[in-house]
Amino acid sequence: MTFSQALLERAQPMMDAIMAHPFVQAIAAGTVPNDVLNYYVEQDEHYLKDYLQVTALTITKTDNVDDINQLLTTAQFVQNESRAHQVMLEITGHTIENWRREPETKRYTDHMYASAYHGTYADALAALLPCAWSYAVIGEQLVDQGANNADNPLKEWIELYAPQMAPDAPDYNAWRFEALDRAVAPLSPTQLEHVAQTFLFSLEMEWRFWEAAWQQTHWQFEF
Ligand SMILES: Cc1ncc(CN)c(N)n1
Repeated sequence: MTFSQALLERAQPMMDAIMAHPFVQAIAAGTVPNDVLNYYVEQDEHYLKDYLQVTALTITKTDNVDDINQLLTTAQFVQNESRAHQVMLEITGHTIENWRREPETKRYTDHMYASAYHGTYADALAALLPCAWSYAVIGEQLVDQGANNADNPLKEWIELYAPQMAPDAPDYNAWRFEALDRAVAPLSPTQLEHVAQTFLFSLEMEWRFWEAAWQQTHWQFEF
């Protein structure tokens, strides 16, 4: 069993919890409250900007030119995500106001930056991976369930993330896990567990990102 296969087995209960999360279930039903959508988009604007910058840092940690090109290519997907945000904003009528970065957003992006600054190349990849992987699972499963029906105002959002809607596109997540398996090859058992923890922390933060929007979590104080 490869490192990433074992990691995905450990990750499965978290992924199941993400699929069962009320926000994700409300996306499936097309019934997400407007204030939840607005909070999510405002926070995700911060997140995606940081995701691109952490990808840039990750690129500096490898000399493998194929990996550098792949990381640059996969980062391009973030451009499609402005459309994903637009779909949500068209429902609510909100325009981006650059709200404050809320606690779980900060916790997640701090983790990604720290992993890329202080960790190995494998840590940097592992911190980024749950973002693309978990959304591909969400998109795939929601389309399989028929949630992208014509009555769902979030149909386009769902289809943007569903890999089966772009069958000719390369399987970028397969590449990401393959790159992770190559990156961990020289690592010690202690370092391997560190990489696993880095990935699982990011996946936990994916759940918390949905939860923070659902609960409308804010800082306790203005400062
Ligand atoms: C928090 C978060 N995680 C993942 C994705 C999908 N790229 C996203 N837009 N936002």
